[in-house]
Amino acid sequence: EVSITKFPADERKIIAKAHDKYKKARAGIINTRHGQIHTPAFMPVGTKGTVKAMLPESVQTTGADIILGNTYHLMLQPGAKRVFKLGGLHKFMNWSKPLLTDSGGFQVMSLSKLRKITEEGVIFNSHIDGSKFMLSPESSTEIQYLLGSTITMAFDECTPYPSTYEQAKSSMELTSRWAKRSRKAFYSRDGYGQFGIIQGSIYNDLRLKSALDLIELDFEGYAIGGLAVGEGQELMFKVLDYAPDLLPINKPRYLMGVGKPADIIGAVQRGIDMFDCVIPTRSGRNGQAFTKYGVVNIRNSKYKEDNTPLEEDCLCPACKNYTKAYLHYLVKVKEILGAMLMTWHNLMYFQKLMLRIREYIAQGKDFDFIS
Ligand SMILES: Nc1ccc2nc(N)nc(O)c2c1
Ligand SMILES: [Zn+2]
Repeated sequence: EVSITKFPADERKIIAKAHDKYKKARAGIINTRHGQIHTPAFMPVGTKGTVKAMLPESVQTTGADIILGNTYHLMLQPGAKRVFKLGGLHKFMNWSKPLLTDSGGFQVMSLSKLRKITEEGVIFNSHIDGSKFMLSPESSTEIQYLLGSTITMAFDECTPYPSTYEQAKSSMELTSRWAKRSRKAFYSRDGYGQFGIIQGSIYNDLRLKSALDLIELDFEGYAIGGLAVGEGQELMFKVLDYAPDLLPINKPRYLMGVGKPADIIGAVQRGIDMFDCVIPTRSGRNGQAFTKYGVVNIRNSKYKEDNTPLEEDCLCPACKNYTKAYLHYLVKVKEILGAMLMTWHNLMYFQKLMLRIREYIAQGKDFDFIS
């Protein structure tokens, strides 16, 4: 029995696994100001204040406890001050459960055009109209406060892959200095939390130093950054074979940007509690459905007269009321309903996967299933 500080009355139960391969897997509950998060948890991505092609109440029916928003996008449009004036992101998007916002550094590096990294922060030109912005540990933390995020992410630098040891070392040290400034800028309130993000690329001594620097700052949770950046599953798992153990056992561990079902299962087995990934939503809009029979590319002509559902026992509207033939047609003619139904099914599929993982852990059963 351990409790997570700052998340009130946390009932997190670390259930060690009998089977040594799973001894690091744990199921728990994070209590926040906006409700409970059952872990291991998958967070659908709602980058611009909406999970694309979904109503928030539909996202809720899939079983999601928490969704992710992005500081970078929301600061550009509609602007954090405006969202604050309009009552905060929860009210703005009509989502009353927990919201986690990424801190923006990663998105700047992947989206904005000209940008300059200084000790102060990142200066960049908006990818929308080229206007000049600056993101720093202080401004990112303030923006996430204005948005009303339940879980605020520290402002970090996502170390690219591959990086030399020296590059990874100086990047990690910058992230540690920025984490300190992020922590200082955080307005601490009961039921809200701020997560530090460890870097260090694939170098275990750098990962250790990053963890030690951030543990000193006593964050409410910790994310492992700098993975799912092209290193591949084998190298990712190699880092995950030791990195989660560097983090406090009684606090949530969040693996950013991951991933496919097999990645999630392998990461849970190595002690990860929280995930976010655009795969179910983005691939759904592109006509890929995750099913227990494997990934179905619905645009394939073999489905044009297939009068059966994606999965006969799935409770999502796509499976309950429609056939693969109809989904094939909708996606081919680019009807909006096609994106909606495929997204809804994939989000339901990912949440069912997490539910099964949580149940198997709670029952002390192995969960090697690739669902
Ligand atoms: N793969 C990812 C995805 C999102 C990230 N966000 C931040 N802030 N930092 C990282 O290292 C990330 C890595
Ligand atoms: Zn379905």
